[in-house]
Amino acid sequence: MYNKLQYISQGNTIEAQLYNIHEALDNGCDWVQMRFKNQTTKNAFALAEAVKFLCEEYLANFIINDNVYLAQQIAADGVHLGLSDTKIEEARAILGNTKIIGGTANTFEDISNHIKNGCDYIGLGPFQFTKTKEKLNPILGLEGYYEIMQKIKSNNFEIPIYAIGGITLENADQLIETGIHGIAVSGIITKSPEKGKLITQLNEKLYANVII
Ligand SMILES: Cc1ncc(COP(=O)(O)OP(=O)(O)O)c(N)n1
Ligand SMILES: Cc1ncsc1CCOP(=O)(O)O
Ligand SMILES: [Mg+2]
Repeated sequence: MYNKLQYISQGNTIEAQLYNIHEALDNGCDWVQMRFKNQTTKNAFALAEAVKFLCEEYLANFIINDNVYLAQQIAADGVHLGLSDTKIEEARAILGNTKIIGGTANTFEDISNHIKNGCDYIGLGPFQFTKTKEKLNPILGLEGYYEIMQKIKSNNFEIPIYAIGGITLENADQLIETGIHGIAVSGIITKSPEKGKLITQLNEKLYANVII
């Protein structure tokens, strides 16, 4: 089972990214997506290498946003690809069957296509407005999640769905009730002054109904 809480990194410099990722790991995150936009190949590689080392130390999963070749080059655990990024089939051909490939979805049709193309998990959103990402897809809101989760159930689709976009400790419960597998968050963890407490509370909510 994939971990239920994915931290998406923030920071405009290698140092800021490393600080934020280290803090997230130190406070209990066990899945990191390195999201470092508009960078030189050299910078992205340098950060990825350092994050891989950190994630190994903390026994955390490490995936890379957008860049399949970087994920391959540093042997990351996988990649997250959006609707305008490298196609899932192409990424699978490059990375092979053992790596995690996540895909963004905004509609049920996106999810259906991703499943056909061999995606491992879905980042479904955005739930609500967020400053973390520019050019957001249409906002789904709680109703959008219920509608899409219902279609997933009636089609017997089995793929972990992660809610994303503007998720907080306060709205996480409502989202979990829609039947999602987990959440992918950036801002709340990056900005929290009490990261350990927040991550514990998020995990308590996410794993409340899991029987070990
Ligand atoms: C878990 C997860 N879900 C969705 C996204 C968004 O990916 P994308 O649409 O490619 O946007 P960018 O993150 O690349 O700006 C994600 N990163 N992670
Ligand atoms: C990468 C991404 N894709 C859709 S919303 C989003 C940003 C999520 O960040 P936050 O948790 O700060 O809203
Ligand atoms: Mg992308």
